[in-house]
Amino acid sequence: MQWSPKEMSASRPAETPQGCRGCGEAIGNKPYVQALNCDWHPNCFRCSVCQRCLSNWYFEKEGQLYCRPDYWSKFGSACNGCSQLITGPLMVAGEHRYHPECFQCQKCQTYIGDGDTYALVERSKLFCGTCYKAVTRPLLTATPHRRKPHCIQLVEIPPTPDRNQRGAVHVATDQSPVSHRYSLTTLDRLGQPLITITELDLSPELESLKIGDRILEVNGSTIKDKTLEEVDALVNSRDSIQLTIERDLSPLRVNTEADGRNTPTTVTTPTVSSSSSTTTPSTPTTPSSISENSPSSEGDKTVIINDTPVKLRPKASLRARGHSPTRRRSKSPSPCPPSRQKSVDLGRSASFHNQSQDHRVFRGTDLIHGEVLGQGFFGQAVKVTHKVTGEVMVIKELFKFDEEAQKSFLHEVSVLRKLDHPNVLRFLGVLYRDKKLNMVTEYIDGGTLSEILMDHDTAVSWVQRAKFIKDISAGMSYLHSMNIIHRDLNSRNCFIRKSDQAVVVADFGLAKILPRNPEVFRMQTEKNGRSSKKRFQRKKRHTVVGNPYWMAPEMLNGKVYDEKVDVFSYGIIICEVIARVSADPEDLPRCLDFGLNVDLFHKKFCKECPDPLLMLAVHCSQLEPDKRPTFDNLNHLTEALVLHIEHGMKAPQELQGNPVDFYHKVKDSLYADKARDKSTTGSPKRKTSRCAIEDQNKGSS
Ligand SMILES: Nc1ncnc2c1ncn2[C@@H]1O[C@H](COP(=O)(O)OP(=O)(O)OP(=O)(O)O)[C@@H](O)[C@H]1O
Repeated sequence: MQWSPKEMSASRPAETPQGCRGCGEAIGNKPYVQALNCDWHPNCFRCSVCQRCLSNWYFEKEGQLYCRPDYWSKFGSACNGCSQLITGPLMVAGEHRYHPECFQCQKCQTYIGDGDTYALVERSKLFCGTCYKAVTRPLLTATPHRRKPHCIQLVEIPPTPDRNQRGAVHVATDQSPVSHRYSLTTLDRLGQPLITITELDLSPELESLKIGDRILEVNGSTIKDKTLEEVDALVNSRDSIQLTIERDLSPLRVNTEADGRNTPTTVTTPTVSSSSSTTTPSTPTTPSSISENSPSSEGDKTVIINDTPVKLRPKASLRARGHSPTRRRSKSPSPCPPSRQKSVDLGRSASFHNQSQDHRVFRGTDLIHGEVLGQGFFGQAVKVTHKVTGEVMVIKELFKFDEEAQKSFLHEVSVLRKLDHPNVLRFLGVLYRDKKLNMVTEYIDGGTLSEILMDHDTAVSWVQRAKFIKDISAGMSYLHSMNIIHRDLNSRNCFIRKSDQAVVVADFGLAKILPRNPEVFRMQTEKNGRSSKKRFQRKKRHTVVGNPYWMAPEMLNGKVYDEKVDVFSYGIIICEVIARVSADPEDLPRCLDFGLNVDLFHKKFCKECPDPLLMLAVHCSQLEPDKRPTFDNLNHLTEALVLHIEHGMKAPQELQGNPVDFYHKVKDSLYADKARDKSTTGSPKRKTSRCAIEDQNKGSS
């Protein structure tokens, strides 16, 4: 999978004669897009599913282009815990997928790691082995008539030299031929065949299976795309088998078993609905939630993900196409002797890798700890080396475990795992240790931008400085394209990669994920009878967070704000890059309105600074958020700026002129606007009162 920026070129070089990959026609002299090693007419650069034109970013898989919703609906899967899409490592409990950080016991809150025992009760209540045994089972024994929960279990059957010695597992579906020894059961409510165990020639190794158990997976692979015969061959092979089974312990099941007949055995726990288990209706007030709409076509389901309607197909197709997970545990035969191969009443979790992103679940024993790189508010960053691969990485571990720390940490994991861009810190996976979750990221070896700038013994050329700010803009433009506001962008959260001096934006603990599509969001709120007006606004009164040195004036003043707060912080970073001073207002001159004091800054620090660079800082640090450029725009400006400083090419129009004059012009017009607003406030009131008097007069006459 590749989530890549679209590269636009203005004109085509004469020596590349191939036509448009989409329509096959010549590109001609028009602007074109370069992607997947081909050229495209911008109009032909479309999602292979919905055929909509792709704008700045696109997904690519096996030579096909996708927009984000279609990519996710085709290859994604939703977490059974938080209902968000899973794009990184996932924990699998039978049919259900979880983010590792959502795979948590609902009673003791410990994270359930790879291979730990768990019980998934009624498809949603997740317990660790200890809590399940301690609480749920005594309760059930005490009230025998109470409905027993349905459970997903992993049953391991050891290898045997002779399959007859082991006994046989007989399976059946609704679709098996009558002549076959297997009899019919039923289809589940999504039309998938249910393959259940209908007969067992009991041998000690098979004790852990029960008639009526529904087979979900064999050796970690879903059986949904397999025929009955294939499943039969697999479960009765001589090799070691791991069966993920779903067991319904309700009286209905017990009767079926007692009768010995093959009565249809659907799982009928009260929580089962006709919806796919990937969709969990949730309140529309949560912006980043999945909520369910009515099915749009047979088998397809439209859900709102991050406020974007996304079609989710039944899980069978999701799994068959999207996930071909490699089951780590099934690769090696179980070390337990065969005689002890009984299923515990609990499942064992297994972690999987989503193929689309190279995220992993690490074990503590995989990694050698190195130096502590630094400490943040809630935790510390430690350099680690992978024992086998030698990769150097960073573990971010919490040392505070209060609710706020946990929340902030999980938030950072959930943001980071969505991201994949060369100028954004790469999330590599998670590590379980002592029932705690740690985040593993790439290690960036060149220190922070702040450290480089403050090291006055090392010269940093203007070209290099322009490249620094270009990289930050690329990372931030990607972040904003993902509807994420960083809110803590500063030179200490920008790391430098030694090899190419590239800047990587990091630290997403304070990032804010915005609703993806305000229009959909509005529709959602209207449907639920709430006022849509407030929600439709892009700017919102979010929490005031971040470091005040880089904080935008609107946030400092407690006003509504949007993603342009990041552009202001970026403007301050540009000033740090120009002046090589700290962002402390003692060093970097600021005005009382929290804006940049351009006069003083220019006088003190800009003797050698190219004017367009200062102009960029002035543009970004404007008091009026709407006047600040977007990061998309900044991407183009900074690219042109590098060319200007490095090769003397003409600076872009917006960056030409005298920055100090421009600053005064902007400021004057802002204050003039404010004065005009002040003088006009009150007029609506006067109008209202005059109207009221007129109405009164009308009434009296
Ligand atoms: N991936 C990384 N590569 C290299 N150095 C890192 C990495 N992550 C963190 N560091 C170093 O470790 C320090 C501490 O990082 P950490 O993320 O724990 O806290 P912070 O970002 O400084 O503070 P906070 O999280 O409270 O905002 C950083 O300032 C940085 O110097």
